[in-house]
Amino acid sequence: MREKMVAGNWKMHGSLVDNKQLLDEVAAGVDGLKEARLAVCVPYPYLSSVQDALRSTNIAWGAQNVSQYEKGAYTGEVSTSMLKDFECRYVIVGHSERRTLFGENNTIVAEKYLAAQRAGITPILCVGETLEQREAGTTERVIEDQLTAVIRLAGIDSLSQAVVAYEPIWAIGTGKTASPQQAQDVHSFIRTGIANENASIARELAILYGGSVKANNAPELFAMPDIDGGLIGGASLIASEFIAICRALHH
Ligand SMILES: O=C[C@H](O)COP(=O)(O)O
Repeated sequence: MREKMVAGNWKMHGSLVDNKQLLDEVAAGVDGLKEARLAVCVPYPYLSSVQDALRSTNIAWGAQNVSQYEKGAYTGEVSTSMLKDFECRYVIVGHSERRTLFGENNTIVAEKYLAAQRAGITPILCVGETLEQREAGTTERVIEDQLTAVIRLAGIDSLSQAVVAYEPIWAIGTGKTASPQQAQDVHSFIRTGIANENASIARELAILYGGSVKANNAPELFAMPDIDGGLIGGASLIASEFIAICRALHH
């Protein structure tokens, strides 16, 4: 049975003091929720302290990006083996902010995805369209291209060790959530496309929705048949919101 999941993406937020308070509250609030995967993806400098804070909880941790290179003269980059040193279970790859602000194209994202998997870290692969692409009717093609780049490089079987997150760019940080049906339509498109190549992998794959998920809209989004949880930005920084979103998986 495919496992549901809620992952927080802190983006470039946090401080040692704030993180500790947030994680103490969240860990207490989700204690005992065992049926789903819970995680937070944090800025690199906080990995060590987050590891200490979460080690004996039911919340896993990870990073928001990783280098496609193993080691060498790559100033400013962080490798998969460095993430392994801090026991990261997950890494986000291909977030739209990385794609648009930092020039990561489908090829680079696919390389990062493969590098993560080779290191035994589960990639959370983000896909999604811009508003212009949606209005031009190219949503499905954009997402297909994003997925195909990964499948070509890493193989369809790689998706058994991955999580996909559908994040319509127009819904990220805007307060404008995709309607449950809009999100479900894309999730179903993704699952069906993968099922055409491998039905059992498609059945088991967790596909998360991301884009202005809050405590008040999470239950109806998570109730859709192909939405297996969420990748949460802003609301993952507010303990009560994030706890409620995690709990919404269980209804
Ligand atoms: O990775 C998370 C997404 O970008 C969603 O962010 P948001 O919940 O702040 O809209």
